[in-house]
Amino acid sequence: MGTLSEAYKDVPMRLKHVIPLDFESTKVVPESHIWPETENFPLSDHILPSDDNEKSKSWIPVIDLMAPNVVELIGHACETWGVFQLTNHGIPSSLIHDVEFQARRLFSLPTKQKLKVLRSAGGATGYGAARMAQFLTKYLWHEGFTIAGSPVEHASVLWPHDHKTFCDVMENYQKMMKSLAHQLLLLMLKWLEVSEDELNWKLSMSQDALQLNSFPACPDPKSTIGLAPHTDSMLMTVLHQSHEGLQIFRDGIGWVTVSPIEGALVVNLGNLMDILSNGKFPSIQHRVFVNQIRHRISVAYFCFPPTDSQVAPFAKSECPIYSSLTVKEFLQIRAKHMEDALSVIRIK
Ligand SMILES: C=C1C[C@]23C[C@H]1CC[C@H]2[C@@]12CCC[C@@](C)(C(=O)O1)[C@H]2[C@@H]3C(=O)O
Ligand SMILES: O=C(O)CCC(=O)C(=O)O
Ligand SMILES: [Fe+2]
Repeated sequence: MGTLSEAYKDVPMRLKHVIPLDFESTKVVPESHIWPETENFPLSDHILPSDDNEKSKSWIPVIDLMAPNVVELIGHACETWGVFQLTNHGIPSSLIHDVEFQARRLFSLPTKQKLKVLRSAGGATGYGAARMAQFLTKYLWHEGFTIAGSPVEHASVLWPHDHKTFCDVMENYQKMMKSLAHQLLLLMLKWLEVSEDELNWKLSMSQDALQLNSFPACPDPKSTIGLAPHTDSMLMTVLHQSHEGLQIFRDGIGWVTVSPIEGALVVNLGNLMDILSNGKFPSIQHRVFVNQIRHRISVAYFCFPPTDSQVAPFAKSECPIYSSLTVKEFLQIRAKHMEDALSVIRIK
């Protein structure tokens, strides 16, 4: 069965793009991390949390997974927003707390230690900068740790005598997230009036990856960015954010802050769902800003079909706007074209 590592090994990054800044010893934002205001995301157009907190909270849909009309609520949010906050999702808050705690524990290790599990240039898992970093002219105020399957290999290098807690927490979280992601996918399919049989892979075969994101407190947050504007490539992302920082782009409005709601998870759609739904559920552009005081952590769960399976707009799409290809082919197109990947496979 196709895995993430198989998909990425043919499209290696340059190692200098994998190694994050040594944030621990950085007191001033270096030139390499200063983003010009005129780049494609002028920081001045932030809808700042301070003046827009309440407003942005009420804009982005908040959905109770147990609501009787949940199919309609999710379907509508996916069509019009591509993102929503989910409450009553059944993931215990103690588990979310433990995952965040273990992520902080990992990122607090000395740089030297973290570099022992540096993601290799053609690798999918381990410590390093985001894959998108290779497309940017400036660097990101961010470091990540990617897990696909068991994290034991890397965790036992980080904590030779004490990796069990980390592994147990991450594996437990992955298991619970998988079942939540299946529920959400089924609800989305229902709204699209597509049966599970129409997928040429079984939901139970779906793959996943867990991305621990760290955004250290920054001496000059306005001059840099945590994650530059991007869409996610997979079907769907389920995210826990420890503090404010995530923003989504809304046509006609601009960047809207997704204010964390205690106990809620953020769900956003990715490129593969855009393809399957024939553009009905568009993937949403988002970015992350950093702050001066807090070390922000986020945990993103990504799910996707086995990388050797075929994805194409559902059969009932009268006029398919995307051509059919394997997940692996799509990820490799993304690795070359990043945000233009969907337009590359668009049928003219
Ligand atoms: C499972 C995934 C999803 C990845 C690649 C791989 C592991 C890391 C994920 C991210 C996380 C940060 C943004 C992004 C754009 C990035 O650069 O790395 C994501 C990317 C994608 O959605 O393509
Ligand atoms: O940190 C966040 O809020 C978002 C992270 C993100 O966009 C990602 O991991 O793809
Ligand atoms: Fe993202």
